[in-house]
Amino acid sequence: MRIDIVTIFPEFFDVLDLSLLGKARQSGLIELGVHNLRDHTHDRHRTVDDTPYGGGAGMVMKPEPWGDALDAIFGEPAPVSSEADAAPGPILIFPSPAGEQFTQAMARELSEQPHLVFACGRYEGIDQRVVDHFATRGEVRLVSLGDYVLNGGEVAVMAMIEAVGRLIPGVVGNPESLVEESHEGGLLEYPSYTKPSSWRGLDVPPVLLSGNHGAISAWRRAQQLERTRRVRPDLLPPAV
Ligand SMILES: CN1CCCC[C@@H]1Cn1ccc2ccc(-c3n[nH]c(N)c3C#N)cc21
Repeated sequence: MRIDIVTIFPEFFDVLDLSLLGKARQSGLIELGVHNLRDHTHDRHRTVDDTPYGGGAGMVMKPEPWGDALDAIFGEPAPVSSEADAAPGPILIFPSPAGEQFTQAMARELSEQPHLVFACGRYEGIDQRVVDHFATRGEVRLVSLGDYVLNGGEVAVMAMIEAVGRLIPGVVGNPESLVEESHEGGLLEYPSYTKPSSWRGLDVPPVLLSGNHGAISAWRRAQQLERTRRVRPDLLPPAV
C-alpha cells in the first residue's frame, strides 16, 4: 500500500519511522510520502490560509496550495476519452469533525486499498472547493476520528494510519493476534493476564491456568460479552 499525507506539519509524522509501521516501510509493505503543503505556495511568506468569506472567526485554508499539492500526488487528470479505462486513483481522505465515524470496519476496508491520500487541514478547515474539485476526479471521504474537536487533522490521520496499517498482511507478526481484538469481531476484547500468577494479592482467574482450552475459550467469550454489555451495549449484536 502507498500512503501520501499532505500537511503543514510534516515532522509530525516522523514517528511513522518507528515500531511496526517503520518496519513495514523498511520491508516495502507500506510506502509513505509526507508532503509539506507550504512547498506548494508561491509567496514569500508561504501563505496557506486567508480570512473566511461571509466573515467569522479564524482562518480558512486557501484552495490553490491544496490543488497544487494534490495534483502533484494524483498526477494530471487522464484525458476524458481514456478516463473510463483508467485505473481507479487513490482514495482521498479529509479528516473532519463533520465526517463519517472512523471504525474498525472502515480500517479493514481501507487496508485493502492500494493507495490512500490524507489531507490534513488546520485552522477552521480547508476551502470546500478542494473537496468538491477532487470529488470529480475520484473517491473522496470526510472521516471523523470521534465526537470531539481537535486542532487539525494530523492526530486523526496518525490514528487512522496506525489502525489501517496494522491490518495489512505481514505488518503484524502474528495475524492471529488481530482476530480477538476489541471491535474486530464486533465485541470488546477479553481481559489479558501474564506471569506472575499472583500479584499484590490479585490472582489470575484459575480457568486460565487450567489448561482446559474449551473452558478458557468459553470464559473469554463470556468476558467479551460482559464487558461489551457493560461498556458498549451499542456494539452488541441484536440476538445477544
Ligand atoms: C477547531 N477548528 C474549528 C472547528 C472545526 C475544526 C477545526 C480544527 N480542524 C481543522 C482541520 C481539522 C481536521 C479534523 C479535525 C477533527 N476534530 N475532531 C475530529 N474527530 C477531527 C477529525 N478527524 C479538526 C480540524
